[in-house]
Amino acid sequence: MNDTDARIAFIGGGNMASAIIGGLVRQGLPPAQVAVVEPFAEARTRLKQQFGVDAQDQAGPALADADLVVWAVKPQTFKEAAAQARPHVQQALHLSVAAGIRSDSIARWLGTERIVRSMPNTPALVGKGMTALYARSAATEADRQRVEQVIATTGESLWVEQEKHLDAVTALSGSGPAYVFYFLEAMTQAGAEMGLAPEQARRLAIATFAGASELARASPDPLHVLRERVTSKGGTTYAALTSLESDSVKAAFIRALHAAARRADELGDEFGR
Ligand SMILES: NC(=O)C1=CN([C@@H]2O[C@H](COP(=O)(O)OP(=O)(O)OC[C@H]3O[C@@H](n4cnc5c(N)ncnc54)[C@H](OP(=O)(O)O)[C@@H]3O)[C@@H](O)[C@H]2O)C=CC1
Ligand SMILES: O=C(O)[C@@H]1CCC=N1
Repeated sequence: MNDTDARIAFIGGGNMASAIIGGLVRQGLPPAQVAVVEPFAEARTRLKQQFGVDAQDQAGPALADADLVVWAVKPQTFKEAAAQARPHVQQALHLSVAAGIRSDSIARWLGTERIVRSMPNTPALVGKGMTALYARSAATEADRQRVEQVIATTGESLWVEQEKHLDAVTALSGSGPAYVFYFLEAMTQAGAEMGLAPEQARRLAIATFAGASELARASPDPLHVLRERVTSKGGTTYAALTSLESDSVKAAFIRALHAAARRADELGDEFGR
């Protein structure tokens, strides 16, 4: 990504901003073309050390020539951050990564309609992110392409046509890496309890998740068919899946995702006013 005149500003320089900045810089965007507003001094130092990017402690004129502003603050602080930055970002296209905060709120806070909302996830840090995008109707085709170009540096993306679907995406792929780590923790712990060295158990668990995910991606078959191919009659997998079913794990897991989506909706109500 060598766009000579493309300048991007990030409001918030934490985990998600770092993942996107990392992708952009790795793909060749000069760090001098990235501006960051980040009040936390340690985070500013990290951005400089990791990516060579200069961050300011507050919004100011340095943001004025950004054509794209990425909002990577917590939902709870978005409104306050928007009030601080608004005078300096009037000409830009805006991309939010905040969970729950609706584009109606962002449009009201910033006084512009050129807004794309997104829900990325932390595998973006290693170029394996999955991001869902939603464009407000005033965003042009060129705006959509600009956002796609930036997000492509972090992994894959898809567009959703209804904004409310971003809450489902948040529950599924936004929070999703945490569920995977949770299962990896359980598998690693079980392996260690059965006598494997913790490092061996960790490696086996991670390789299994990565391998099964790649197999699912490559295969045209439904997921349940892939599962059935592992499940020999009267065998070990059957014993494990029967135990999971008797503990209602799948139903509990589905309930958990509904809870996450409800929380995204609540965040929009609570912090979008
Ligand atoms: N982490 C994840 O997996 C994902 C997060 N998201 C969304 O990304 C957003 C950011 O999350 P994440 O990166 O994890 O959070 P972080 O806390 O890591 O980053 C947010 C940063 O914004 C800073 N900040 C606070 N107030 C302001 C302000 N007024 N102006 C500029 N910066 C400010 C915070 O500083 P300080 O700490 O000093 O307050 C903090 O460093 C959230 O809205 C979240 O919903 C979306 C998808 C996945
Ligand atoms: O937990 C959260 O609220 C954020 C949004 C998706 C992942 N992390």
